[in-house]
Amino acid sequence: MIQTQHLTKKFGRFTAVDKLNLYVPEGTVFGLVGENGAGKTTTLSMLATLSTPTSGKAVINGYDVVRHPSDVRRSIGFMPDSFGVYDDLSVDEYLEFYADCYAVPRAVMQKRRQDLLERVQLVDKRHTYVNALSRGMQQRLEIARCLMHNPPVLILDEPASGLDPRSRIELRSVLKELKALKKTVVISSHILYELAEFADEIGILRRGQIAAVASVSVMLQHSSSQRTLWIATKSSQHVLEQALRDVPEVSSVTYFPEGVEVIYQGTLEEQSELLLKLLRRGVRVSQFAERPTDIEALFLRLTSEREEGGSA
Ligand SMILES: Nc1ncnc2c1ncn2[C@@H]1O[C@H](COP(=O)(O)OP(=O)(O)OP(=O)(O)O)[C@@H](O)[C@H]1O
Repeated sequence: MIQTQHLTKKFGRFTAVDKLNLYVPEGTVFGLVGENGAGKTTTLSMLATLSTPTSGKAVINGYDVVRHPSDVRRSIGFMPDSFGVYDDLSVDEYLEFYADCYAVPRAVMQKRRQDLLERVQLVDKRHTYVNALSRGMQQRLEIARCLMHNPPVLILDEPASGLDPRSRIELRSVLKELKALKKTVVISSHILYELAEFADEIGILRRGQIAAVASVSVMLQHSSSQRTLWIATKSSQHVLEQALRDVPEVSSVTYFPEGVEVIYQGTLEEQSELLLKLLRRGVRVSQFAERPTDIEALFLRLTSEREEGGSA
C-alpha cells in the first residue's frame, strides 16, 4: 500500500509537489500522468526516499519514508527515469549483483532470475553484455532488476520514455504480464493511453497537484459503449440534419466543411444500419469510419462529470 498526505516538495520558493494526497491499495497499479514538469519525478523520488519531502507524509508498505527509509527501500523496486548500466557485466551478472546487494540467497536468486528473465523476455540475452542491449531491452532488464529482491511495491518513473514504437509495445506487454505478480505499483508517463492497459486507476498530475483521478475500468466501459464516427460527405448540413434527426443512438453531432463527427452509442450492427439510413436519405457518404477513442478527452469528461455530480 502507498499513501501520501499533503506531500509537498519545494525548491526554494517554487513548489514542485503541492499537498499531494494519493492512496494506492495493495496489489493495484496507479498510473501517474502529467506533462513535463508536472512533478512526477519529484513525487516518485520522495516515495523512493531519494528526496526528502518539505512537508507532508508518505507511507509505503507501512513505513514512513522519512522515519524508516531503509525499510522503505527494502519494500520497493525503483526504476528512475534515467539510469546507467554497468558496462562489463552480462545480464545474468547484473541481476546477480543486485540480488547480492539485497542478500538474496543464491538458490532463490537463481530461480527468481530465471523467472524474471522469462517475464521480461530476455532469456536468450542472459550472456549478453548489458551495454550491448537495445534501450528497450535495457528498460525491461531494469524492471527485472527492480524485482530481484521481490519487493511488494514497484515505483517506475516513465519506463517508456525514449523508446521507439516497437519497444514501447514490447514494454507494454511485459507490464501487462507483470500484473500477475500482484505488486502495488506506481508508474508515471506523460501519455495517458500508454497506462490504460496496465493501470487500475489513473491520476492526472498538474503543477504538483492531482487534477483528476479515474478508474480505468470505468473509462474502458465508457469507451466501449460509445464511439466517435467520422462521416465524410459533400452533402449539405441541412441534408445531414434531416438524415440524423431521428436516430436515437446518435448523442451528439459536430458539423465540419468536409463532413460530420458523430458520437454514437449503439451496437456495431446498429452502426451499419446508420450507414444504410444515411444513404437511403440521400447523404452522399465518401467515408464512414470509427475514430480511435480519444482516451484523454474521455478521461477529462468523466472526471468533470463526476465533479459536477458532486461525488469524489
Ligand atoms: N532540484 C531541483 N531544483 C529546482 N527545481 C526543480 C528540481 N527538480 C525539479 N525541479 C522543478 O520541479 C518541477 C517538477 O519537475 P519533475 O522533474 O518532478 O517533473 P516531471 O513531471 O517528472 O517532468 P519530466 O517528465 O520532464 O521529468 C519542474 O518545474 C522542475 O523544473
